[in-house]
Amino acid sequence: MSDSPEIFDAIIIGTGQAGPSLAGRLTQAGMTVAIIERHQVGGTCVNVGCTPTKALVANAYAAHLAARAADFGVMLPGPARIDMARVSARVAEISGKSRAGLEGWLGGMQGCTLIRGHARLESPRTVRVGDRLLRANKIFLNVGGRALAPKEIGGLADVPYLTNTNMVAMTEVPGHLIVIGGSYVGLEFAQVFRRLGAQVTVVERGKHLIAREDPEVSLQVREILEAEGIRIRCGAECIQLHPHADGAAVGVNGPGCPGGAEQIAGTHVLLAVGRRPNTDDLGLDKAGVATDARGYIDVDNQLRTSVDGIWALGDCNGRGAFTHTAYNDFEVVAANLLDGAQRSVGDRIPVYALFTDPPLGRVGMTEAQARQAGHRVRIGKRPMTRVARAVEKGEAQGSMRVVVDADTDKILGAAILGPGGDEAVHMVLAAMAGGMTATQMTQTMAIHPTVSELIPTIFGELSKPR
Ligand SMILES: Cc1cc2nc3c(=O)[nH]c(=O)nc-3n(C[C@H](O)[C@H](O)[C@H](O)COP(=O)(O)OP(=O)(O)OC[C@H]3O[C@@H](n4cnc5c(N)ncnc54)[C@H](O)[C@@H]3O)c2cc1C
Ligand SMILES: NC(=O)c1ccc[n+]([C@@H]2O[C@H](COP(=O)([O-])OP(=O)(O)OC[C@H]3O[C@@H](n4cnc5c(N)ncnc54)[C@H](O)[C@@H]3O)[C@@H](O)[C@H]2O)c1
Repeated sequence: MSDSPEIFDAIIIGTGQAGPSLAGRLTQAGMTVAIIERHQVGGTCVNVGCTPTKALVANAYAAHLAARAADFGVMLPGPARIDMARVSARVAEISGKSRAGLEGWLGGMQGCTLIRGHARLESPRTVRVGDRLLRANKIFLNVGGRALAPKEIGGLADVPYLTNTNMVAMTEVPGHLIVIGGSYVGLEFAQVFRRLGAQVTVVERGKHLIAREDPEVSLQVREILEAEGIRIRCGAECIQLHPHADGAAVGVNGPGCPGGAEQIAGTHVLLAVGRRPNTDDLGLDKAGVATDARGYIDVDNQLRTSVDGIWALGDCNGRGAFTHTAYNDFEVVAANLLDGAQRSVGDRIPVYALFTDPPLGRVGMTEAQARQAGHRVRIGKRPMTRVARAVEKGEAQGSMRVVVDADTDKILGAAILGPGGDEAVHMVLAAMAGGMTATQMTQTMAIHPTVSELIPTIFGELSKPR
């Protein structure tokens, strides 16, 4: 083990969504950078998150469209057959190319050294990776997170279960997939595997799926999934896994857990009940870096930790749990360090999508959040059955919904659940970022026939203040 450190200008731990781009900017500025990765370059998004899941969503969409072919007058000789080996090969190829691209970029980056292994802080300026000791005056933590396996779910030690990591590499369609957790990870996989032919049950502890959303939106997502044959059990408490001849049984009781257990037997169980940060084995205590009770690293709006010279970016800082928030963290840190800017992560407008089909695009506040923040609101909404493009595509499920401040005419948020909802919501995002009012939106001409063209219309049909 070496005690004389290798000196760099900067050390980055993790090659997720912030680290590699930051390495690029720092080396362009003439710094020497060590970037350390213990597993796969590209982290969660590229290898076991966004990229493989959105590839799977596309596979599943093809299967769904094939099953609906006759609705469009396209007659197939028989039901479509899923070749799971080809499905998984396609997914692996897309992820693999993305990872290889990043590896090539980092490998060829002048001034950057990619080190493989687990990194641990030994002091506020030093990091150990195996036998190597590294030292730098600037350290950036981009260590991401992993699937949570909470102790309150009994039987996790006795029954094999899946997480997003092995789900994206499935080479067989499960007979009956039981998904524990009815949010982003759970619902995307639930619909994908239902469309690929599995029986699917979603078990969610909360009263509603995707509990952050307005109940109306959550209910519509539920109806869409149930119409495809997914069974949904909300309000499930005291969840216990038991061995079962089929594979596994999930025991579920109702609120407060009265009465006997309801048993749901399945072949596979997916745990999708949230994530935890990879900070438990990072030596944060040796450097004096503070975390909250759940292990997220405390940061200010410029993503500086409690220790001068150490920053935390991406999922591990608890300020976002998306690829775009991690990348934006990089942009904020790089601008402040290298461009003399004063950017703050506090300024960004929350935006994300749930990539079920149809997808849910979300920006800003829900109605409930707006009321909680003290706004009097006006709501604009329209079902997709009244959106020409959705009807023409034969995909008229869902609705669009906007939230406006009744006193200032300021746009507070939107939810677009429907074909292209993940894209269309950017029109509202751009309007909010540019400070447009609801009235100004009504005067914007959009392309016909698109889902977006109805956005100005619904801003012109707002409810009375409430
Ligand atoms: C199934 C799933 C689907 C998702 N889909 C989307 C989506 O569609 N859109 C979206 O915006 N977000 C999505 N996300 C979230 C997104 O993947 C994450 O928000 C994003 O990857 C976070 O990036 P990050 O850079 O913070 O961390 P990560 O991408 O997790 O990267 C952290 C890296 O650090 C490495 N590391 C950790 N500790 C150490 C250590 N001590 N030493 C060395 N290396 C270490 C890890 O191996 C990892 O490679 C999804 C997540 C999941 C699980
Ligand atoms: N489309 C996207 O952008 C996308 C897709 C997947 C994941 N992600 C990211 O990954 C993160 C993790 O997603 P997730 O869906 O795992 O977590 P989540 O925190 O969004 O939701 C977890 C769900 O599990 C439920 N739950 C928690 N404990 C439970 C228990 N003991 N039993 C039953 N249900 C329980 C919660 O009520 C909640 O509905 C998200 O925060 C998101 O940022 C994003």
